[in-house]
Amino acid sequence: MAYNQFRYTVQLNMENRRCVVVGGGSVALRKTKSLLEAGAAVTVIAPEILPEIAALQSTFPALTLCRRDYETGDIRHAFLVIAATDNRNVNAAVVREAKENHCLLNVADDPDAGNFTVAGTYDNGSLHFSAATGGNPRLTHLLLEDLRQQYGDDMAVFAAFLDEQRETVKQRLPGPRARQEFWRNTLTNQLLQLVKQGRLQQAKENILDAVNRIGAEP
Ligand SMILES: C[C@@]1(CC(=O)O)C2=NC(=C\c3[nH]c(c(CCC(=O)O)c3CC(=O)O)Cc3[nH]c(c(CC(=O)O)c3CCC(=O)O)/C=C3\N/C(=C\2)[C@@H](CCC(=O)O)[C@]3(C)CC(=O)O)/[C@H]1CCC(=O)O
Ligand SMILES: NC(=O)c1ccc[n+]([C@@H]2O[C@H](COP(=O)([O-])OP(=O)(O)OC[C@H]3O[C@@H](n4cnc5c(N)ncnc54)[C@H](O)[C@@H]3O)[C@@H](O)[C@H]2O)c1
Repeated sequence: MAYNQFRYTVQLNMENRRCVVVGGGSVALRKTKSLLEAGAAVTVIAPEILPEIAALQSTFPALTLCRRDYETGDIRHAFLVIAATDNRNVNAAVVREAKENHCLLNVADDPDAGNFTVAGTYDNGSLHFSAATGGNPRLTHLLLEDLRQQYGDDMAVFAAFLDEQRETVKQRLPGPRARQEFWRNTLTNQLLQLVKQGRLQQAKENILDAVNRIGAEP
């Protein structure tokens, strides 16, 4: 079931946000895990909860399990809600309550019924990639694998190194225009290609040379 509407991509800070997942099956497992990894406090409500979900409690104390049917009022104080039961009527009731409470809402069996869908992600520390295909999770998975191969640990190390250099450049070049020009001239596609070819050290040295030349006579 592909989704139709245009999507606006954001990166939510989920630290300690209250989330409710209604349903305890394989979809609930996937979403609960990624929400917990993002720092959210998650309550899962379902009569049958997969043991893999319960097992997450040992790593994530912010996970609460309610082994019962969904009841109206369950999502009153939720920031984000996932409707993931195998019962359309229950999912529809969750949609109603989530909309009344202006929650962020994802619906497993009907992407257009909620107000967001979940993009696939690949995270390697300093870099976070997202991919969405309009509802083809297998293709999303393959695209992310491809990105993982292209942009591995070296690119993450390079990104962290650039963060440090950006601070130095900020101090040495106070104007935003000058900084923009500096980075456009210095951080080029050619450098990106060097990192991809395994020549991280060379790429770092090129940046350092340029940073050290700031303010020096031409
Ligand atoms: C990215 C990812 C995020 C996440 O869920 O956390 C995600 N699905 C993932 C995994 C995954 N999904 C499915 C399987 C079971 C195996 C399989 O069936 O293939 C697996 C497990 C696996 O692949 O390993 C089945 C599936 N998913 C949807 C349907 C409904 C349908 O298509 O009708 C069906 C049944 C298809 C069918 O019955 O044929 C629908 C959606 N799934 C989305 C996201 C949204 C679209 C995102 C986009 O635009 O690309 C959307 C629309 C709604 C949403 O959930 O927001 C996540 C990680 C991907 C990764 O990194 O590997
Ligand atoms: N498996 C997938 O990857 C996938 C992907 C997209 C959509 N879907 C659809 O999403 C839905 C959920 O899929 P699933 O594979 O996680 O299902 P599942 O059968 O593994 O789990 C369904 C869960 O819903 C719970 N549930 C049933 N009635 C409930 C109620 N009244 N209150 C609270 N919880 C209740 C059950 O206890 C169970 O935990 C299905 O409609 C499915 O067709 C599945």
